[in-house]
Amino acid sequence: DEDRDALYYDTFPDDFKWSSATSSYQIEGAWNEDGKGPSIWDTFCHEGGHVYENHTGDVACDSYHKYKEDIALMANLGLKNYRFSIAWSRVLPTGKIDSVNEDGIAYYNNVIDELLDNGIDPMVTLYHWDLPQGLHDDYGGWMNESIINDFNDYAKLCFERFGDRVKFWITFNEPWIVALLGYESGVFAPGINEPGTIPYVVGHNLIKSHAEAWHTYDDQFRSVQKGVIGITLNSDWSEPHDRKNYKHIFASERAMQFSLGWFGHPIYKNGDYPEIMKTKIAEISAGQGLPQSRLPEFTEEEKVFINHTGDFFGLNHYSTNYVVNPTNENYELPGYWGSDVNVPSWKEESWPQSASSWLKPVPWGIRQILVWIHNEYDGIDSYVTENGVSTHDVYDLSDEERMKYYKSYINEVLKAIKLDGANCKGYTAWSLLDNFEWAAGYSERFGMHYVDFSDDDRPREVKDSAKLYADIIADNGFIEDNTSRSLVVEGS
Ligand SMILES: O=S(=O)(O)CCCN1CCN(CCO[C@@H]2O[C@H](CO)[C@@H](O)[C@H](O)[C@H]2O)CC1
Repeated sequence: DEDRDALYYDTFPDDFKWSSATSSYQIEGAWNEDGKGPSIWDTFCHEGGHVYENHTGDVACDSYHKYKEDIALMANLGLKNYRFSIAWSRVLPTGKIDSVNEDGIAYYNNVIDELLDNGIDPMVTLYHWDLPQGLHDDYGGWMNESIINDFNDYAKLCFERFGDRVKFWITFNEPWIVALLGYESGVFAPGINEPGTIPYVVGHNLIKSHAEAWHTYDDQFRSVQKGVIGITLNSDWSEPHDRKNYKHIFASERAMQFSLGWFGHPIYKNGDYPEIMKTKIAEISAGQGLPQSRLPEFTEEEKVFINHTGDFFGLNHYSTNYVVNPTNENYELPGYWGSDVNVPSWKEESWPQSASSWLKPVPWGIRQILVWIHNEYDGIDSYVTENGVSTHDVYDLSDEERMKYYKSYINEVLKAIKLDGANCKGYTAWSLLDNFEWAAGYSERFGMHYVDFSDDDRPREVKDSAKLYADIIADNGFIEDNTSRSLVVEGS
């Protein structure tokens, strides 16, 4: 395996998009300023009992007021792109199109204009988990297909007001997480714990909402605005424990179909769920004596409407798991994907541990998953829209682990492109700033810039990983060991 991790010296394609990412609830703060309405994460945090030490995003990084400072940090890195999300309830406080908040619109116009003034192209995510509370209260939010129309109205407003300058749109960030952590386990807002059926209803409405917004852009805006619109899906890589054991290989494929395929198959392959999902869930549902499968079905018209509604494939990836087939393996490992597939998986003891229990760095995993996407979805343009690692909440600007993570993962992306032919067009480091890490609050830091959350001014400081990332961008890859140079910069 050691040569698997050897550093590969080469450069990325000339037009490769180097980016960094944040999201509205995690950095903005100003949770109720200038007319913004509450989101389900405002409610979830204020309820108490869901987030580490009841931390909230009330202030977060205060980027609502400090966005110019953030953009100056990006310019220092030589970033050409920046991925951020729009808070739906900042521009539509009730979530409904009749509640436009011009102060909210103005904030995002200011951010976009400041980015362009600094030669940085915006990559905008329409939904990064902060649903307007009003839509949840009105009709259950993502659980109700009424949301399809409201999301389309919101997307259309964003295309109208920002689309003259925003040319790269992402409808949803990680629908898998929205459905499973928000509605199956309930560890995320809106905290609904209904395994089995509700998560699939939520996924169904997310897919139909995505397709509706894609067609709105395609029909009414693309010819004039000439942008691209896709979706960002997340997954660990599921590595067969024994690559010579077909049962392990089958288990790996099944796990990938239930994670990336759940949303990737309808949007990029044929407008419908993967066969293994339909078969497996129908089989288990019948075994549970249910009159029909817990997985909703698309009509033939819906399949045509949904198919090929992604101009690119956005991938968020952080870590890897070994998997084995659950039958006749005496592994006492917890199911990886909830009750429906029960593909036992685990992370090796020998792999290093980050500050997040679910995240153990395994660089070669990103190469595998990029190749899987390339093969599964016919060479579609892919972008890594998030990749990064957490450290504990301690003051440390010489973040060696993060430097090692970025150097090795970015190098594996280079191998996927140059050695395996994967059609990856960009890489996005999560995150520009230490920020609100959802249920972990501020206890886990993912930033290339340190934010002091105990100081009302939320000062930012550059970490060594930011300098390394700047060097990799400047070289557009690896022409020498960037790490050594970055540390020299620190000392010089
Ligand atoms: O173990 S628990 O079930 O109690 C909590 C699981 C936490 N999940 C793990 C998977 N992660 C996917 C990536 O999530 C992404 O990555 C970043 C880091 O998490 C987030 O900050 C970004 O907003 C998100 O897009 C989302 C958070």
